[in-house]
Amino acid sequence: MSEITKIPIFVRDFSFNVKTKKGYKTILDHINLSIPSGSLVAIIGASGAGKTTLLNSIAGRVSGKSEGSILFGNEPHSDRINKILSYVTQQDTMHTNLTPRQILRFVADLRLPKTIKKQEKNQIVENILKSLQIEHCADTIVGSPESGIKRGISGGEMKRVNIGMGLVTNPSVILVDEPTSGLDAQTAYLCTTILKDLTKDGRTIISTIHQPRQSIFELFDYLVLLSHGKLVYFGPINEIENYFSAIDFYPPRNTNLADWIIDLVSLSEGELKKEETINKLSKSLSVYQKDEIQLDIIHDKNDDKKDEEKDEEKDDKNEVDKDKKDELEIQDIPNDFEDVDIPKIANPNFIQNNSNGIIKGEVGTLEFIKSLVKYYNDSDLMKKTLSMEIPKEKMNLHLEKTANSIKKTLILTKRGFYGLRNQKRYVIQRLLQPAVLSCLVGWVFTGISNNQSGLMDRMGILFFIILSQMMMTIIAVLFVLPKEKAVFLRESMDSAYPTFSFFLSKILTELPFGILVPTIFAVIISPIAGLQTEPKKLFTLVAFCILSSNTGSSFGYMISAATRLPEIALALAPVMLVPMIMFCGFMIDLNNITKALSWIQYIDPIKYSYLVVVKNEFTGLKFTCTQSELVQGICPVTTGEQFLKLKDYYDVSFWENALVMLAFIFGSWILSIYFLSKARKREAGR
Ligand SMILES: Nc1ncnc2c1ncn2[C@@H]1O[C@H](COP(=O)(O)OP(=O)(O)OP(=O)(O)O)[C@@H](O)[C@H]1O
Repeated sequence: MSEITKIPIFVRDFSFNVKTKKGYKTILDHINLSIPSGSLVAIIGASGAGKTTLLNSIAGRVSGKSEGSILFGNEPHSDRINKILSYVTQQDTMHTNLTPRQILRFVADLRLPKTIKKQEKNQIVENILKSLQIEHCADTIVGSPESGIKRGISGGEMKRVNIGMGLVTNPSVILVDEPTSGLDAQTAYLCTTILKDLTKDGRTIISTIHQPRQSIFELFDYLVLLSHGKLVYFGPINEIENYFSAIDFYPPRNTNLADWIIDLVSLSEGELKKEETINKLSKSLSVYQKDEIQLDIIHDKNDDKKDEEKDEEKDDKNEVDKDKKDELEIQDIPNDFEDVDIPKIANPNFIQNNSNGIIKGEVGTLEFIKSLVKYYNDSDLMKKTLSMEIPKEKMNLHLEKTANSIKKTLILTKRGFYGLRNQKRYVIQRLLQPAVLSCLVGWVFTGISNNQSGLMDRMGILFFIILSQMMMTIIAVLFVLPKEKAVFLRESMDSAYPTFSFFLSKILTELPFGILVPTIFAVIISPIAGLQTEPKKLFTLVAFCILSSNTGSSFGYMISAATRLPEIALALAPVMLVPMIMFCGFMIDLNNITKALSWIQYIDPIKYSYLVVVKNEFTGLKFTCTQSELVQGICPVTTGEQFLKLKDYYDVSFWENALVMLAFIFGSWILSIYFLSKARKREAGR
């Protein structure tokens, strides 16, 4: 493997805004960081401070309005940078039906340069397993009880596999979102030690972290402390105490330093309530929105720089605001505005001497936080940050080509089959399902008669056969694809493979089911129910069952790809299926459908399969009548052909309908790829 390229990261005057109904909201406000290569950096702050947004901004995974710059060495984020950067998400998104060793080996096959030999790739994986201390569970299936896969490895081990997936490419920069969330203290410490070790050969690692223990906090080199999107501190961890003691804040003995500073820069409950009420007030009094009353003081951008000028202006403005507030009282002022209670600070952690008068306001108030931000902006730490020189020369990133798209499709297909091999029970269930269902249904229809009532019975069973093929696969896909889609989105953020490789591999992995399930169903049900079983008839029935089954799975893919939530996908499936059932020709005669809705039958795949299997079954059959079925002494239908002509199905063509079914399948594949690409772009924030 090539050596690590040491990459420092520079964030310069970076602001990030998102569009909301009320206009742009500032999430990050003029952030400046200079992170030397080989450092482990913690981003901390209260909930909503902007930690994840900052991490995502560095990863180039945000969509919104940004100003300023984020540089890796001297380059902004690009596909080239993405190849040496790894993002470890908070969710442990991986194939839970594989073992850690299999997961890492497939990542290696997909993402490592094609010049690296198989043996060397395996060795890289073994080294990662060893360094992450997960060798003991390397061959245990990860597991996911909620997906019906028996629980395998523990949460902490899963977290390490997640980190390991990000390490395979030997990245120079690793961004980690909450690596310790949900872990016990010991495992959290172990995970952070692993990250610390990874910085030793020059990697730069930036991690958001939630309430770290003191021992974990001390492992970090630098701290980024955020409060309401503003930078309150960026500097070495070991200078924090000195920094705050200079403004008369001392952490009490035996206090967790991280908790203490987060509390220090958080708004008190009263302030939060005030903010909430002010928002309510401004909303209900839209009459003043045009006047741009500065009620939203949190996101007032310019205050820090122009504090002095503002003091004068403030008096004037207060007058204006007072007038306006007086007017507001005539309007519908929320009752609770006057009840807002801003508690006095009674937290013994923040006994505020403040003798030098630098910091204004009481802890927990906006004034206090603004004052801290201003103090930091004027500090030596900030000067040091800004003085760190951005390298002039372009970095040599040792980028080598990975396997081509076809090879990647095959690797992904192989991964799919490994997953199935690890889930034997699931495979057996899927193959048993058509066998059991066909026996049961066949049994209900056993001994279908050849008299006039047998005509409708035959129509009924043929309708059920086609419908069940579509439904079985739609449902199977809707359960499986969302989980795989999550892995796809994660891997595509890492540019691991193109969208069509993923999709094609899914089709190939599902194909054996798409052939076996309908074949088992048709072959078992035909003799039991008394349908025609000559080879040609059976072949036609099997062929259209296969086409229906694959149309079902293609629709399932399309719905899953187009929707963000599996629940929505599951709710959409019946919405699609019901019109298909209605207009296929079984429920209502196709000639009797009202004109305005008649067009639906032409986009109904069930119809195209159903008509062919009806023609296939009825051709060559002779029908009789019981005494009660005779009409004026005549038996109305005596041959299958007569019935087909009566129904207008006689001219139905096997090949034409097969081609239409194939068009449905390919059409939904194309749409699925389109929707997946869109989801991928959305995820990338582009
Ligand atoms: N796309 C968006 N639209 C509107 N508001 C957003 C958007 N993204 C983030 N925010 C808001 O920006 C703020 C910062 O969000 P972010 O997720 O970065 O916070 P965080 O510090 O990571 O919080 P937590 O610790 O709770 O995960 C929050 O108030 C959040 O609601």
